[in-house]
Amino acid sequence: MKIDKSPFDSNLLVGLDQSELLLSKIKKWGACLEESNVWVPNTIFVFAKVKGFDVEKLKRFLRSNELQEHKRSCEFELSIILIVDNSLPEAWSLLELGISDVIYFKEVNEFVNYCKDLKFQNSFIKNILSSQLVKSNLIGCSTCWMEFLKEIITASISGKGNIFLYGETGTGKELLARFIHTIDKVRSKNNLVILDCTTIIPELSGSELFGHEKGAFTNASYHRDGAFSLADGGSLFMDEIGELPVQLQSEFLRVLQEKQFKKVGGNFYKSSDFRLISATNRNLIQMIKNGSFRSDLYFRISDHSFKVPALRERREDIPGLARYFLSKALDAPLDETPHFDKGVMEFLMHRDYPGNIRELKQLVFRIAKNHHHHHLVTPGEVPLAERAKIPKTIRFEKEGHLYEIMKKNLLSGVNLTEIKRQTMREAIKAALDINNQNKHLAARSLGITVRAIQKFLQKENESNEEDSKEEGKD
Ligand SMILES: Nc1ncnc2c1ncn2[C@@H]1O[C@H](COP(=O)(O)OP(=O)(O)OP(=O)(O)O)[C@@H](O)[C@H]1O
Repeated sequence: MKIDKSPFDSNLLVGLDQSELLLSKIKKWGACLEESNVWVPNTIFVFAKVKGFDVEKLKRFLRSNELQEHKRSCEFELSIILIVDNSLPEAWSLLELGISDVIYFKEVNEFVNYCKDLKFQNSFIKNILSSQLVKSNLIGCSTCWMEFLKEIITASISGKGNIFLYGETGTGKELLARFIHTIDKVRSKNNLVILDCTTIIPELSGSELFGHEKGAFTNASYHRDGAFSLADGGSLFMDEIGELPVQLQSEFLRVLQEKQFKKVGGNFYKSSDFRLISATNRNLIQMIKNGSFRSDLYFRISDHSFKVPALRERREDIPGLARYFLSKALDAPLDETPHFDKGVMEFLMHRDYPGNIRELKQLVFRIAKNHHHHHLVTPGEVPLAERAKIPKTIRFEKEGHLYEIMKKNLLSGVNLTEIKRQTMREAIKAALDINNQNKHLAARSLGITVRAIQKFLQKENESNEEDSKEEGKD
């Protein structure tokens, strides 16, 4: 088996006996990543026969400096999957050492087919991610969003199982439901039926869900197909599924289980085969606990369950999203859309968005209304009512960052007086830096007097001098 060439493009299959050669290759790949023509695998399959399997050798390989160094620097993504021909008791301990998975194959052919599927799946996912469909509709390039999309695509293209999306309001659940339907090769040929569960009234909505026969009730002068019928062969998106009235939950569960239902006033069962995509911003687990949502229905609807990230978890995507919405608001092509001035972008980046992407969209649309044909969107164009929302509390890149710093300091014996002094010093330094060392402007942004700054700096200098005298004595 050769090491340079892979039969499966991005994957590499090597025998465990080649691990030393592999280590030197890993080093080489790490060193020449800049060269675009160098082939680098993203998954390495290590092949071993269970009989005579040398666990120690594999452990040595996993603990080797080259591999550890590679993992630390994370220059390229690499997962190592162990392929064995039978069940292996050490599998769990190998996972702890960094193997991504252990897969059993009785025959080589089985493995070859697996790789072909994987290759097909990987290239399919890559194609979708770089497609116009994603680039022009599902904006975002943060790692968090890309990983999330990959998982969504994997579940969608499998064609099997119902998909459940949960997350805060305005995170893009409906947009994702449409996307899931579109990339589902089989179902996209048929309808996507959208049902908003907040509008369902148990006594009146039977016909909307199940349809009705002519004459089923007083005003039923013609027969009507309901959502379950219309979605046959396609997808049914039930938005806000947490709002589905309890009375209808058991009937709906039966439809999902048996793929059959009766129209209102009908005598025969009609079959319907659809993929259910449902979404909610409510906590269904809590609703199950308090009896307002059936747990058996929950398990039926969530073969694949995804938490859609909130905008605050993917702040890096704000610039891209904001420019995208601006292009929509101004009805201009993206490359001709004005950029945001640095100050406006800072404002957009640091603001809170309880309504997530919807709120950002609405804000950008309001800014666009004030925009006057200039190549930059300027701070004066941000509506007055919005400016007040600039947060006055300290912001840290990572939540809990300040807490961690405090904990570390307190554990090493630093008390509150010292913490206050150091915080004050850093704040004054920062205020002077951003105001070109102008003490008056620095004092204004700190909300203290110039005298207070001078006093503090003087005190600092004195204590520094004392410290250096002490050091001199030592
Ligand atoms: N990644 C994205 N790229 C571009 N637009 C997006 C993205 N995500 C959401 N949007 C836009 O944000 C708005 C809100 O999205 P959507 O209605 O899908 O959210 P939701 O999670 O279903 O909200 P709710 O829970 O309130 O029903 C829509 O106008 C949608 O087009």
